[in-house]
Amino acid sequence: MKNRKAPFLQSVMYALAGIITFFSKERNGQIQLAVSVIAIVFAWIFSITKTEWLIVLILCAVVMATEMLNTAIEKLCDRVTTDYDEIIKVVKDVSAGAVLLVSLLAVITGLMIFVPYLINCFQ
Ligand SMILES: Nc1ncnc2c1ncn2[C@@H]1O[C@H](COP(=O)(O)OP(=O)(O)OP(=O)(O)O)[C@@H](O)[C@H]1O
Repeated sequence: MKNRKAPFLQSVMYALAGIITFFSKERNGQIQLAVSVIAIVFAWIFSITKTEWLIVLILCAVVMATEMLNTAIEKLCDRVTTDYDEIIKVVKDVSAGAVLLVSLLAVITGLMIFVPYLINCFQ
């Protein structure tokens, strides 16, 4: 088998190409990027604390990274077969479940951080 090991910088370029492909071609990626940008704008407007910034940024990255992995897994599954397959169903469902789990965590945490600032705004 041909050795395809890339040097470190080359590997970083491949990874960057993956990020660009995800955000330019995948609708879910574009939606999550837009939601993350909105969260960051609100975080800046409300001058949230350093700890809250860390939580917001980590959750944005975790949600997007999980969706990227889910997209990669879906594409690989579709390359294996597009016919109905019980294992493919489990793989895709578990992968989508991971996205749902971190997304729910992000929504709940986001509400816990931003709602008090919003309430303060209207008082
Ligand atoms: N080849 C297959 N065999 C069995 N079940 C499948 C197969 N392809 C898809 N499914 C089922 O359909 C669901 C949706 O699959 P799909 O690939 O359309 O993902 P999606 O979450 O809708 O993707 P997208 O990111 O495009 O919105 C899967 O979670 C799985 O339950």
